[in-house]
Amino acid sequence: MVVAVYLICFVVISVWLWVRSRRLMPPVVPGALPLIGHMHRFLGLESIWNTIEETSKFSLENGGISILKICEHNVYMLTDPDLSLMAFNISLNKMFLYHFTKDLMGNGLVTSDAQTWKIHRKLINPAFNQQVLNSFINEMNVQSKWLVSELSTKLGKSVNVRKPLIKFTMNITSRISLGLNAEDQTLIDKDYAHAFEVLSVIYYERGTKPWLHVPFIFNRSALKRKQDKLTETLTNILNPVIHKRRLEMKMNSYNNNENDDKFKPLLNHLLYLADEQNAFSDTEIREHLNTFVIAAYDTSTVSLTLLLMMIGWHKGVQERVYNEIQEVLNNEDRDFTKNDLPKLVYLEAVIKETLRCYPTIPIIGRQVDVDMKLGKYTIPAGSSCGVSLHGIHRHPMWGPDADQFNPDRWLDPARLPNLANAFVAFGVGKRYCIGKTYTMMLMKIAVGHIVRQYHVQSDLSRLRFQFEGVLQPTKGHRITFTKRT
Ligand code: HEM
Repeated sequence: MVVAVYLICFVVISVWLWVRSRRLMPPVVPGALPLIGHMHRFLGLESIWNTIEETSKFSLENGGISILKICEHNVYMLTDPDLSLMAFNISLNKMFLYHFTKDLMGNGLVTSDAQTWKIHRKLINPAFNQQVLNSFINEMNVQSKWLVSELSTKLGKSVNVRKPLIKFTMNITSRISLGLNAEDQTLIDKDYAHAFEVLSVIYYERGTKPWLHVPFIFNRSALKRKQDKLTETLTNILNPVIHKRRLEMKMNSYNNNENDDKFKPLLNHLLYLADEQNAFSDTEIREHLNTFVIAAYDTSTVSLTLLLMMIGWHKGVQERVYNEIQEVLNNEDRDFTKNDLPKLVYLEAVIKETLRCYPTIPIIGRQVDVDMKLGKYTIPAGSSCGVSLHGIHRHPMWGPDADQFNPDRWLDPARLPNLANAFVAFGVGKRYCIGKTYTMMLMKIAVGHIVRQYHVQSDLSRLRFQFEGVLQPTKGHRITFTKRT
């Protein structure tokens, strides 16, 4: 009798604990299969993007948190802005998928572990202060005018702008990171840009093929051999550049005053820290430089494409952008200066609204190192945590027109959510984008030069995407430029 009572109590308590643990788990996104979880929904580039969109929607409808299963591994997907900020300020280590780029980016800011990141970010922050960024404005004007002249060969035709935009962002990124000159252009156009383009494809391919996640298999694959060769190509390009610059800087006694207006590429800043403060090894300098390029060129290319798509479709918006530019420049045919940029208030609203509707990096991830209490749930150590930036930008806090493109919302504080972390196109929490201000300046200058010269026309209704780490337009992103009279 006593045994029977014990048994009943044991069963009742076990069932209660099981039900309780189930109840305290966030809901699992529908469609998970035994063993593989949601992996079957990651086959094919377009279906990954569809899965991200559906997961974001599901998470928004279920209190801002849900579970996506990569095989047996739980990824907690967040779309609540406060929970996201809390989670990403606690978990500073990146999710395992980022580690696939470690061979190239090592201790660079995107992939470094939390400890190293804290030290390096503090050291590198001054290289992105406003004074330094202002010294890049001349180069931004030069490269934007190159882009305008490149587009002049395609007037009246419906063009895929990816090729000229990639060249534009690669030129400007290599100029500001390495300080390469016009005579190095062939090197940038051919080997340097090509290596980054192909490496990005390799990382993505590995990420989407679960068997290649296993180091034993990947390290023996043709893909790994290709990756090693391209990484070596980049090392062979960078080493002589670093060596030459070090000699030049030694001759000038490492003048690294951030408070003068002289153009100083990021490499100079890194070399100063390496040689005068013993902060970085040469390998780490290369890793930081590679990181800036990887983090900058595709994000900027896609953002500019989408910005042109938006103003090409919304003609009224384009004319307001044009009028604002003409007013700020006093109708003069001149370059943009540091004083002009803060006055381009409407253009800034258009850029932000484009990034809100289409955050170029729609999803980011962290590794959970300690049990983390998020609202009513506890996220266990050892799992992963993702934030859907796309989801946060569709949150009801943006109002009933959250799905609409409406730059005017940025001009009226009363129409914006009352939360600092509502707009997250540049990331969430401490590890937000270091290139945020730089890229906003670049987009203003590039689009400013284009809109002054050309009418832009696009067809947004045909726009389609796939997910390649960034949100990549695949269809309907052709744009027509015609000369303004
Ligand atoms: C429109 C363009 C851009 C967008 C939308 C963008 C977006 C982002 C996002 C969402 C993150 C956070 C990633 C994460 O949490 O895992 C990030 C990080 C980062 N971005 Fe950007 N980015 C852009 C342009 C740039 C540019 C131009 C640079 C370099 C000059 C850059 C350098 C970086 C770096 C180094 C990080 C890592 C920061 C850290 O962990 O300390 N980004 N970016």
